[in-house]
Amino acid sequence: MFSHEEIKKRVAEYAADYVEAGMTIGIGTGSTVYWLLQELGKRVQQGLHFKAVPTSRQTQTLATELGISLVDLNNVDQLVLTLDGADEVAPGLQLIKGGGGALLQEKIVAAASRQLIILADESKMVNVLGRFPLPVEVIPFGWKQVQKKIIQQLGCQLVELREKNGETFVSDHGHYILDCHFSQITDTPELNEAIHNIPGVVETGLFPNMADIAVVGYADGRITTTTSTLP
Ligand SMILES: O=C[C@H](O)[C@H](O)[C@H](O)COP(=O)(O)O
Repeated sequence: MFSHEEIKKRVAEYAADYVEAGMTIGIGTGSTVYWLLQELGKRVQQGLHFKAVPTSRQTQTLATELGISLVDLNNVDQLVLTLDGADEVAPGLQLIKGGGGALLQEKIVAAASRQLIILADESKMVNVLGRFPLPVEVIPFGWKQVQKKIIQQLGCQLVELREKNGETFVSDHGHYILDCHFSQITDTPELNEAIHNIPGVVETGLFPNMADIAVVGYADGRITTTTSTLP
């Protein structure tokens, strides 16, 4: 049986095969993407040439250290694909992302990509989204108003301001994150839109109908690929 970390590494090595010479791709954020960057760094050393748009400062720093060529999204028309992790993957490849706080840049990069390929281990696969609290990125000014509206208007049980090391977590773009405990999210596009309608919300960690492929690793060594059923 493979450990949690070994599964992530194996999924990343498998998914690295999607990256071909000459491509310009998006690279996500997180502990699964860490292994992807390690693998892509090795392939760069072996002569693979490609360019990447990072989805966070963390990915930008690590990719640079590993010799991966980075490019500004403003100098790219469209990305061939983006490889990223997720916190939850539900049927139809509906996603919750943002556990690491990178949801805003991740969503911009995903939206600029022809394909979004998600790397996950089996623990991320759920029947219904919501066990993982939904991250919502907000403007710091008046954030408690947004918190109140998510509870009162959208029926969320608990909305917590994210903290890190005892201090309020601040995203790469200077925003706060509200972790929203909805318990069950069955209407992903509708909830995404309803949250967006609250003034002060910058982005949500719901990725409705955005993922095309999920590469999923299991403790017994299997790796499966699931495609979205959407056209
Ligand atoms: O903000 C973080 C991202 O959305 C990550 O892709 C997500 O949290 C999954 O990360 P990990 O691979 O570390 O579980």
